Amino acid sequence: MTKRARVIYNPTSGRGALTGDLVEILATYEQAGYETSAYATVPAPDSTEAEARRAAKDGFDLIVAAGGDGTINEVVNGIAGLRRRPMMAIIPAGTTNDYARALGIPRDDPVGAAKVILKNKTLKMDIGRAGKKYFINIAAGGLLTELTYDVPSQTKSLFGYLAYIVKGAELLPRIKPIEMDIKFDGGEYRGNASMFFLALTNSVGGFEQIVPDASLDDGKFTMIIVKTANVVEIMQLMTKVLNGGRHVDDPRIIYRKTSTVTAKPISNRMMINLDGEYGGDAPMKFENLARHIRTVANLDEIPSLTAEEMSAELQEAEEKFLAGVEQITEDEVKAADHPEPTDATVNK
Ligand SMILES: Nc1ncnc2c1ncn2[C@@H]1O[C@H](COP(=O)(O)OP(=O)(O)OP(=O)(O)O)[C@@H](O)[C@H]1O
Repeated sequence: MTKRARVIYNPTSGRGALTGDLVEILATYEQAGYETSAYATVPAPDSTEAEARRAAKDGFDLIVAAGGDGTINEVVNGIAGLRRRPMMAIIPAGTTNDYARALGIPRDDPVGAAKVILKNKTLKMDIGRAGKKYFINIAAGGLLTELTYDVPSQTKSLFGYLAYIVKGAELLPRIKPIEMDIKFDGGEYRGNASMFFLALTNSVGGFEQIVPDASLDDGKFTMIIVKTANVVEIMQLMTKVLNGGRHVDDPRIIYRKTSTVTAKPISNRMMINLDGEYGGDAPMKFENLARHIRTVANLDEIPSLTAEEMSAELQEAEEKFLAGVEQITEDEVKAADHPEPTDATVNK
């Protein structure tokens, strides 16, 4: 029987970049042996997720998530809970495209990204589960992450968070730590922390040194708990990160590989951020679903940096970071001062 592919694309991602390439994208999957059809996403909440689930249940062999990281996250949420999960491919068209970057997929060439299917290489990717939701790149909690819900999407990446904190720190001197209890494989941290995050890929906010040794299919999260809430210290940690990931040994953070995590606030409320969006309140349990979804990957291009590339990467990251700080306006910082999440922000 002929294999079938469903291209689920967001016609608004990347200023509509995908629509013009659609004919060529469909032809590429036909060339790879798939009878191919397309579905344009709509803004209704959960509709992308519903279409991915429907297509999977209908027996489609391949689901192509074409859009920003938000669209990819929604497609994963549609299929991750099913027993029979189709293969997935990614065509990036967003602003950060962290996931595509981690998979070595071209980020500024939708047709080139589709053509990766012709190489016939796949990777079984780890997926994170947080309560009833799934995430593909990062889960985070703590006051620093809460600052981001009302800010523009380019500041939602981890890089954005950090730029935001620094900018925010000029205006909001009171970034308070939360007392939290974090249980992980073989250990527990109970105490004050400004933020924790669990990374599945090594591409967080377009910067690969934050979690230098994350692997896509080892069944483990890279967990970082930032204990300090002191902005000067966070800046120092940032500098260490920018100098090649030496923060791993810093006493102000805990850095572990773990397959499960339970995060609980002791006193305050703790909102959880999943792939850059509000994902519910802690207490929350996080599980790494090892090698859960077979994904088309550009295995030859999966980033593994030489010293020279790393140095260029660091420079680019630093520029991006500084530009991020400059772009954020005072109003944005004020608007995001401890926001209450609403349906509008949740589904943004
Ligand atoms: N047809 C549509 N018109 C308007 N918005 C849409 C449409 N389809 C999906 N959306 C919305 O687009 C958002 C997902 O955007 P996505 O992540 O794909 O792209 P992006 O925002 O350009 O990328 P990035 O998150 O990297 O900036 C969802 O909030 C979804 O509701």
